[in-house]
Amino acid sequence: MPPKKQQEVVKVQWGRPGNNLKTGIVGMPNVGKSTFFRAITKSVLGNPANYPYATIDPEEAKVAVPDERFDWLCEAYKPKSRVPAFLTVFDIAGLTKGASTGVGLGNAFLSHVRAVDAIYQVVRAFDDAEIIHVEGDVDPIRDLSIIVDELLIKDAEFVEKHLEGLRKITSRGANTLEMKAKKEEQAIIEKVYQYLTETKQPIRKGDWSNREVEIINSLYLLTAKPVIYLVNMSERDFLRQKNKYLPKIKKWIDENSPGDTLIPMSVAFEERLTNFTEEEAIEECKKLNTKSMLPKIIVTGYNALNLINYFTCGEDEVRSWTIRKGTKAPQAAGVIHTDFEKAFVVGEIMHYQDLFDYKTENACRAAGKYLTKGKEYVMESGDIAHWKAGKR
Ligand SMILES: Nc1ncnc2c1ncn2[C@@H]1O[C@H](COP(=O)(O)OP(=O)(O)OP(=O)(O)O)[C@@H](O)[C@H]1O
Ligand SMILES: [Mg+2]
Repeated sequence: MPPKKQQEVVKVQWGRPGNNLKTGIVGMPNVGKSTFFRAITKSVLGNPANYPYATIDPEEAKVAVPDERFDWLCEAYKPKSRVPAFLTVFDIAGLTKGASTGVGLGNAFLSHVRAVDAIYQVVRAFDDAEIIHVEGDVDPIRDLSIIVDELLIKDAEFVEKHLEGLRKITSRGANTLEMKAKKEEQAIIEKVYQYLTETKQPIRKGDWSNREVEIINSLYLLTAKPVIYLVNMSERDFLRQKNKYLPKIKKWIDENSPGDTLIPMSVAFEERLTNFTEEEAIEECKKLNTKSMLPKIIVTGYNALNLINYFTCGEDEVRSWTIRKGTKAPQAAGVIHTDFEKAFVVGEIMHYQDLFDYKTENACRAAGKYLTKGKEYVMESGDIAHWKAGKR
């Protein structure tokens, strides 16, 4: 007998990001968060960040996500308007030990973390007696533990409250369908609570079924959010690519947050670069044989969420749209307008590589690379789409 074809199980993903992604900068007080925020939201090397409306308010700004394909498409179409993919970065106040119980800026801060899709965690790895550390000395491992503990305590507390509410409902006993669903939810959340309080690991590191991930997503837990660790070292350490804390930090992440990305960088260096014009900054990097880490940090923040882009291109506008991996054509069209999804007919699709190779739409057409795709088409990263919708 031929072997049974294995059915592919599509995993439900963490979180629920849409086209408007938000990352929050989290860390102990005075570790370089705001300086990093100012550097990343200003003009960034290789990143067309110089556009209006970048700053939403003093603590929140949109940054363009660098993408060579987008740049190439803009060159090819020469559109009147260019809209890259954006990442909204949010500068969050410092988190101290005891924040979960209201110490420092406490609970307000935690609700800011709840609102983001992913976390940039700035870890202080520079020695500088001038810059006060709230805990008295520089110790990145202690800082990493404090932050994850605070987030875990807050998650457990939140889940416990939610459980209390559920228990009240399910104890009423009626045997309706709705009650059955509530009981199922309760069973999953009991398991979540146990995991948080017993393993004391971020919720996203557990082994959860699709149904469980769906329920967990509905809770917006802090430890469900992917973390990108930004190890903030002195400019000198960054340039010589050596830092005494780095190996320990790597080890801590491997043990406590396996699979999460660590990016060594220097906030001080990035800040210094922002004082130059773009040409001067390139020159400075060349001279020092280094480069700004900001483009990589933006792209990594974006990729941590399992997202891809597709493009709409024309004389008027070249625009990048954000969708999750595995999104089908109608839902991808729905990101632009819900009517496109509801009245979806077909999508005319070119793969980026084909357009790049054949140079023009007409050449793509002639080569049979201008494809008509239906409702079941799964979007590929870089697709150029033209949607056709019917009347509703
Ligand atoms: N790599 C570095 N080397 C030396 N100094 C640094 C470095 N990174 C940041 N600093 C300095 O640390 C100080 C604190 O930075 P910043 O205000 O950005 O911290 P913060 O994390 O936003 O603090 P808070 O939690 O209070 O908002 C600033 O004086 C900044 O210049
Ligand atoms: Mg700050």
